[in-house]
Amino acid sequence: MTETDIDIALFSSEAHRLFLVQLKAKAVTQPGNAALAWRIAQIHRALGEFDDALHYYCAVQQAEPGHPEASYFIDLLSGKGGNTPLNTCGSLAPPFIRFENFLDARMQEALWQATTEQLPELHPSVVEEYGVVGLHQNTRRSHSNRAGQRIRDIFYQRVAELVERHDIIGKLEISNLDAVRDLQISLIAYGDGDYFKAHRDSGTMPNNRLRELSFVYHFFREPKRFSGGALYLYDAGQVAGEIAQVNNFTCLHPVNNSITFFPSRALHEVTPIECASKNPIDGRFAITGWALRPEDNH
Ligand SMILES: O=C(O)CCC(=O)C(=O)O
Ligand SMILES: [Fe+2]
Repeated sequence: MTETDIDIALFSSEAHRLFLVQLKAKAVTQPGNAALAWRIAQIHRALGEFDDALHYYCAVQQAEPGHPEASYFIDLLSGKGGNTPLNTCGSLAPPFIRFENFLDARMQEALWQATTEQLPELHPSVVEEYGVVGLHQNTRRSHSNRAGQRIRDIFYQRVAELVERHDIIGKLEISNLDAVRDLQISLIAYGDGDYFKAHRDSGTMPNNRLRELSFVYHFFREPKRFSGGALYLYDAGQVAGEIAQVNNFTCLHPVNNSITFFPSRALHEVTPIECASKNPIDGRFAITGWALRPEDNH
């Protein structure tokens, strides 16, 4: 492998590791090399290692003060969303904002009760593919349903308040939305072998065409009894003003009781889950929600 193969290799974490060793060995002898630090930072971001990624994005900024994308990623990975505006920094990595410890202990308990009660009502998840909503299990495998009233009661107000308090719509640069008014919410259970391949939450169907802001709340029993299930947020490339191939992504490992917001149009994926236990309650759970823009706003 050579360094120039990096874009191809980015999709395998083993290749990521190999490159990291090589690049870091080189970086020791070239501490002021911004391009090198940039590559290392990008790989750490794709491995979900945000502290390491931040360290190297800061090195980029030090070597090249005013580097717009480095500032963007420093804001992004330190939890501030994209304080550096996307449209001026030129990055096509989708912004996101994650909060840990979203629900207090009492609410988490209430959520587990509501989830356990709703488990028998979950069915194999459907998804839109080329304008057809159905069971497309090459794309999506999990069990899900619209969240019942008890789950809605736990999330609706808390999410709306959080979005307002932290100006999440502004930070994610969602222009067609001013507040959370209309929220679709669903419950998803991922067991062994489940996944959700790259997709966007907004589309052309009646149920998804108005989606602007997505959130995912991750929860699972501790100690964690599964592996995998990372949420990848893909960067988009651009060629002549058109969206082009992706070449990197931000990896968000699932954190129990965390909530992550991102624009619904962002391409994202849930990597396969491995879970030895056959008990569905031992898997990876998500509450996902979508804030809809008003009907007349395009
Ligand atoms: O489970 C997740 O982390 C994300 C789920 C998702 O992307 C969706 O339901 O659209
Ligand atoms: Fe999604």
